[in-house]
Amino acid sequence: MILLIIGLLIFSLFSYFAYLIFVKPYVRNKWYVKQYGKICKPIYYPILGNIKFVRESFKKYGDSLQWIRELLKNDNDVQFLIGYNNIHIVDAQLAKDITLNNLQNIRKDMGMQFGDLLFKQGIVFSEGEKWKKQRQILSHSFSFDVLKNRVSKINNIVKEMINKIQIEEGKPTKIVTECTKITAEVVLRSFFGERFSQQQHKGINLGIYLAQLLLSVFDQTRRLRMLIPSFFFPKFMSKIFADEKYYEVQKNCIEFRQLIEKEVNLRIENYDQNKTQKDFLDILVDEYKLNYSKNDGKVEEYITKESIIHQFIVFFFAGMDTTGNLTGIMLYWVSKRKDIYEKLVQEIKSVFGQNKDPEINDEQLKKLNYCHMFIQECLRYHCPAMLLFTRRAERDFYIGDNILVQKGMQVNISLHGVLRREKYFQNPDEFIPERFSEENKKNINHLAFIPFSSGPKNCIGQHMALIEAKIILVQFILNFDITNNENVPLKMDSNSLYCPVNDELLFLKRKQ
Ligand code: HEM
Repeated sequence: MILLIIGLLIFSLFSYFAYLIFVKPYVRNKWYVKQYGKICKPIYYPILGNIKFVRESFKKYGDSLQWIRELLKNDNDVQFLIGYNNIHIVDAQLAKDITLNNLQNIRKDMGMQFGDLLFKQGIVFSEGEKWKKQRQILSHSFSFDVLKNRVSKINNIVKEMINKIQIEEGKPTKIVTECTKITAEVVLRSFFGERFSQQQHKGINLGIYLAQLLLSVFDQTRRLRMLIPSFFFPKFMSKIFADEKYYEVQKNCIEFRQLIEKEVNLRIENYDQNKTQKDFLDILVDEYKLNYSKNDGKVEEYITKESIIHQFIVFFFAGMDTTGNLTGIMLYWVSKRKDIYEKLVQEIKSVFGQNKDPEINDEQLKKLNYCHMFIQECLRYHCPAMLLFTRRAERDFYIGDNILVQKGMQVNISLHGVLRREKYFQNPDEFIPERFSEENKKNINHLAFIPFSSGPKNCIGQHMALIEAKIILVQFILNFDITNNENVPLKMDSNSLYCPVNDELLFLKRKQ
């Protein structure tokens, strides 16, 4: 009898999982296709989900996102793909409908280990009023008019970091790695100023240490051992499956946080209201102090010390890797396409003359029209962000022409599904900076050029990214001869970002 009950229990459990994994998504996908016809494409694959398409695409094309481009080729009707419990938006109008009109219906899924320690209170994962207030404090500092006063500082950091690049004769340079060291330093010093940023932690430069720490957090999140328990009761199950490696990363996160906390406390204790050259931490401390005195010694949730610590880590991870990948890829195109290289050199000469070590200012940056078009094409063609952060539907809601998004579904906006689509860009798989010229850009649907997303939660750092990208481009072209490494073809994978698998893509030779 007992055996029979145990057998029945196992059978029921098995049937339930089989229903969840195979039957429910199959039935739902059939329903979507029947309901919405050719605007919907099912991409369901049991157990492996999207991983199957991504892996096969990488094997076949050396590009893990090519599958989505192939799927949409010659098919302008498709607006969304439907997978295992997720809806994948590939239409510019629908993307706007979500990022602009449905913020109240969706919530970002953090889906990362140690999020409570590092990110949760920062702007990226905040919602509602808390997010609004955090965005308000920082928006002004990230406007172009304020950032233009930082151009000279950013230029100095870029020059300093470029001088440190070690080049061995005959050996290729890991270009994304080198660019990411520069962009890490720019975010670090923009947030904390010079004094704190020049410290070391465990004998390593702070920016490099944090970049490595974040990488270990992403690796930890992706480990199969941690991935499986993350589906059910993630907090509880992570602890059950945790091993030595997990606790080591956790310890490193705690230690690094303590270092930042000390600096935040120091800045609060030695508060100087009249400081003229403010970094981002000063701006947050101003708000902390204001809120503290307004609320008789208490602070609201949006500006606690904890949220300031998380804010820094969020800005660092949002600003370092993205811009590092963009600039690395830009230099790859410079090395690959002689015609583009020559146009860039010509324009840089016309703006800076024969000066090999210019003090770059914002007026000069504005004159770099071809550089701007080139950067925009890099953002379109190789946008470092593949998707927006996954959102989850908080309730049933409708988008576009009565398309149902069911409560609990994951909502993905595929930037590459839009940016590399024939429907929006002529010859989307060709690299053509001129498509963004004054004359041609009239033909571009502005809703479709969304490398920085759209709506109120778009990228707050986009002007800073473009300023950095232009300065890095100018400085590399002025300082180096750049040639392509024919032995390493560009292969793109999608990890936390869309990035080259092997970034030894070019040779640098310092100009005399
Ligand atoms: C090429 C460079 C960059 C790209 C392609 C990029 C892309 C994006 C995208 C697509 C989003 C929207 C994410 C979502 O809603 O799921 C975003 C948000 C954000 N980005 Fe960037 N970004 C770049 C550089 C930067 C830089 C330099 C910073 C700051 C130093 C930054 C800070 C942020 C922050 C704080 C958010 C969250 C904004 C909010 O939720 O209100 N990003 N970025």
